[in-house]
Amino acid sequence: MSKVNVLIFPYPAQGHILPLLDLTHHLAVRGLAITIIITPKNLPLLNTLLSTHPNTIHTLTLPFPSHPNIPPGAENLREVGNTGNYPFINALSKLQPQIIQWFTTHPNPPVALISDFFLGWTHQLATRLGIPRIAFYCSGAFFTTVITRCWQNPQILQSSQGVIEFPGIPGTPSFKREHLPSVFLRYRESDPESELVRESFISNAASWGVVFNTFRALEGPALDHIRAELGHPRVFPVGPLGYDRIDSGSSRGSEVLSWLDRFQEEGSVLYVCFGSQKLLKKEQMEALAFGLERSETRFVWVVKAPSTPEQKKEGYSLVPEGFEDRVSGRGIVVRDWVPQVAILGHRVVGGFLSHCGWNSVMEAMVAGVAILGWPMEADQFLNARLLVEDRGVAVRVCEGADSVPDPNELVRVISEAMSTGSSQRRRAKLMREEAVRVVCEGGECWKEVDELLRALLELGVKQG
Ligand SMILES: O=c1ccn([C@@H]2O[C@H](COP(=O)(O)OP(=O)(O)O[C@H]3O[C@H](CO)[C@@H](O)[C@H](O)[C@H]3O)[C@@H](O)[C@H]2O)c(=O)[nH]1
Repeated sequence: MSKVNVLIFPYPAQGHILPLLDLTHHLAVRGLAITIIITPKNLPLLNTLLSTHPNTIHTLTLPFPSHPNIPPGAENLREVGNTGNYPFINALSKLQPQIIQWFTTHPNPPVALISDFFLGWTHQLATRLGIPRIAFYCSGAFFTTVITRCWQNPQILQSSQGVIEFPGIPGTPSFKREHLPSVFLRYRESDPESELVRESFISNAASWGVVFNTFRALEGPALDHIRAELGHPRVFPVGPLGYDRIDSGSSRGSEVLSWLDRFQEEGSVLYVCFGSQKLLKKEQMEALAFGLERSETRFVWVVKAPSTPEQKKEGYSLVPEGFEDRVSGRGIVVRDWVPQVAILGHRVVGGFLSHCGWNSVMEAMVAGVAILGWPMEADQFLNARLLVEDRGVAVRVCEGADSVPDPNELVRVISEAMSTGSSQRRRAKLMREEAVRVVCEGGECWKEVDELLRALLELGVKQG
């Protein structure tokens, strides 16, 4: 008898692909056959996964559809930044005919489609294929409750005076207009590309099931709210994902780990990284360098290389001259992709200066490090509210993609948050205990993946 086959469709941005591949690995380990839809330039991201599961995971590699606002050759959001989301979502929706063609001629077609929540249009695709679609949320449940409300009622932007309230959502949160998810703020009524994006996000709620990279101890109320709103029990919080990532990163990364090995004092190093795609402007780099230097804390600072000539010209990612020499021995700047999960898990790392991207948040929770948050865009302001106000595991150091932190204030916050008795470090350690319980063998996230597997196998029996 053929194995039950499931189709997986990740959204081509690092922060989206990585956790969905983590989940794919967990499903493959449990014996599912899997086909991943991917475009050629993103294929190398699957190398480790494909070599780990050579007989169970296959790919459906399709050319990236051209789009007037996507530079030729760009296939990953990292190459264009978050403004590329609308063109990417629209361009990828053009893949439907090829997917249908592949599916209808497959000897053992998939019994379900698991796709990223940025690909909500795949709900209609799955309906045409006659299979259920499961939406994969690589962002948090609290964020999802807010963005769902935004898409259902985009008029909130017109009617509000700068601060927008969300009654009925646990905690009755309110946010400044500019702190709402940037993908929503870019919406323009009647613009065809915007309308496709809106319908796509709205379709997520109609999907057969939803999977979240989160866990109850962190987001119980938001998960309960979502379950009640959806009106069915197929809500699977399989997070925190990433703790056992099978791709350990580059060799330069292991140099960082060796550098960390030189220190003894537990929790004394601050790790600084703003996710996979965010670059800092010259003035922001200067303020941050000042803060790191004067706080006298140990640190690892990951600096992403500028991807366009304009960014280079404008001094993006430029580390101030002489800085590296002055901090030598207690801080390093790394200009490469690093194994973040391993770094956060190193015993000498105690703090994480982060943009509050959701994967970074999940990884920090498992590592038990305090977050020094600088939310910039997307879901990050909402994530920061959850972490700072609701959970107390983080402190804000700055807010906004264009803001320049006050250098002296930065020195104060870094020194305070990194001190041994800081409340953020204490609470982060408590959250770690919860997170570790969830991820250890037999813990809640194992049970949730098992539940998801059971649901998929049942679909296989029904359709088989
Ligand atoms: O050198 C690096 C840099 C990053 N990472 C990993 O890359 C991921 C980054 O993800 P995240 O922290 O979520 O940041 P972004 O890449 O910015 O993610 C985008 O996608 C996320 C999920 O939707 C959103 O929460 C963010 O706001 C959005 O910017 C994490 O797993 C990191 O461990 C590395 O392993 N090495």
